[in-house]
Amino acid sequence: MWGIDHARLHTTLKTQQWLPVGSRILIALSGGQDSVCLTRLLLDLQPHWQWFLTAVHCDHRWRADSAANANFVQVLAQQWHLPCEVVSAPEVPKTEAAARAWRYQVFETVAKALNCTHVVTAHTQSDRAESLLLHLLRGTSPDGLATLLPMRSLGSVQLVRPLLGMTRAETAAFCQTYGLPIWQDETNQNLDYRRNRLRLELIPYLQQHFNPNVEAVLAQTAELLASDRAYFEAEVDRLAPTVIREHPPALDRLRLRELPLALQRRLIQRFLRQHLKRGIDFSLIEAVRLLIAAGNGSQTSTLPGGCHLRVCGQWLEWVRSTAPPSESVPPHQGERSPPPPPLY
Ligand SMILES: Nc1ncnc2c1ncn2[C@@H]1O[C@H](COP(=O)(O)OP(=O)(O)OP(=O)(O)O)[C@@H](O)[C@H]1O
Repeated sequence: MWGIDHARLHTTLKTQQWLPVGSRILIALSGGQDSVCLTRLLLDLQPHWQWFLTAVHCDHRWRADSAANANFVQVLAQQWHLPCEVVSAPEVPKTEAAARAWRYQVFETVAKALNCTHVVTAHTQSDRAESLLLHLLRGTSPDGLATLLPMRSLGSVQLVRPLLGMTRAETAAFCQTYGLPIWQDETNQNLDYRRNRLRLELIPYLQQHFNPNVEAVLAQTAELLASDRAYFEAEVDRLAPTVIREHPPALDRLRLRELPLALQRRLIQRFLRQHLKRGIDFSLIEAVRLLIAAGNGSQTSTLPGGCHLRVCGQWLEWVRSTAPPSESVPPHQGERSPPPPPLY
C-alpha cells in the first residue's frame, strides 16, 4: 500500500519526468537505509510506472565485512524478486575518490550491458546539504556549491537522484515503518572523517541552535546555485570564442573589461583551465584580473603557482606554467589532512 512518501515521490516523478513510464532503471543499492528506502519505493511504484528494475551493488573489498554487505544486498534483492548484479573491485581502491570513480564506471557499464536508460542513486536532501557545507568550509566558488544535481548524464545513460526531497531522518523513518532490513556501515560513526563530524555534530548543532530546517534550506541553496551555474555555463560557452584566442593562447583584455565581474571571473577560469593541469584558486584569478585592468605597456608577470602571462596591448598572452601539477589528495587520508586551497 502507498504511504505519504510513495505519494510524494510519485508526484515528483510525474512533475519532473525524471523516470518516464517503461524506463529501464538500474538502482545503485549499497544496502544502507537510503538505497533500501529508494529500492522499496520504486518497487512499490513500479506497477503504475511499468519500469524494468534491476539493482547493482559494488563490492569495493576494502573492509572485512564487504563480502557480507554484498551478500546482504543479494539476499534482500532475492526476497524482493529484484534482479541484482554484484560487481567486485578487481583491486581494492586506494582512495575514496578512486572508489567513487570505479563505482560510477560500474554503474555506467552495467547500465549499458542491461540496456538501462537510467541509473538511480539514493542521495538525500541531507547528503546535498552536507556536500554544500563541506565544499563551503573547504573553500569553493558558487558553482562548486551547486552540488548533487537531481539529474545529469553518465556517459550515454541518465543518472537520477530521486530522493533529494527526503531527509535521512525520513528515509530512516520509512525503513522503520515498513520494517525494512538495513546494512549498518560502521565507518559512518567514525568521527575521524570530516563528513561524519559534519553529519553527527555540526548539523545537529545547527538544527538545535539556528534552524531546525537547516538541511532543507541548504539543499534549496544548492538547487538555486545549480540553476545559476547552468545559466553562467551557457553564457561562458557563448562568450568564450569572442574573448579567448586559441592560437597563440590569449585573453582579449578589452572585451573582458566590458563584461560583468561574474562573467570576467568565469571566463578567466575557463581560459586557465585550458592550460593548467592543477586546481585554480581565487588568488590566481584575481591576479589575472589585475593584468586585464593594467595599462597597455608590454610586461610579463609571474602569477601565484608559477604561471607566466604577458600583457601585449589588447591581449593577455599565455606564456607558460612552471609549477608542477598538484597531486590529488587521497580522501581517506585527506579527510584528516588540511583542506586544499580554496578554489574559485
Ligand atoms: N557500494 C555501493 N554499491 C551500489 N551503490 C552504492 C554503493 N555505495 C553508494 N552507492 C549509491 O550511492 C548513494 C550515495 O552513497 P554515498 O553517500 O556513500 O556515496 P558518496 O560517495 O558520498 O556520493 P557520491 O557517489 O555522489 O560521491 C547510495 O545511496 C547508493 O545509491
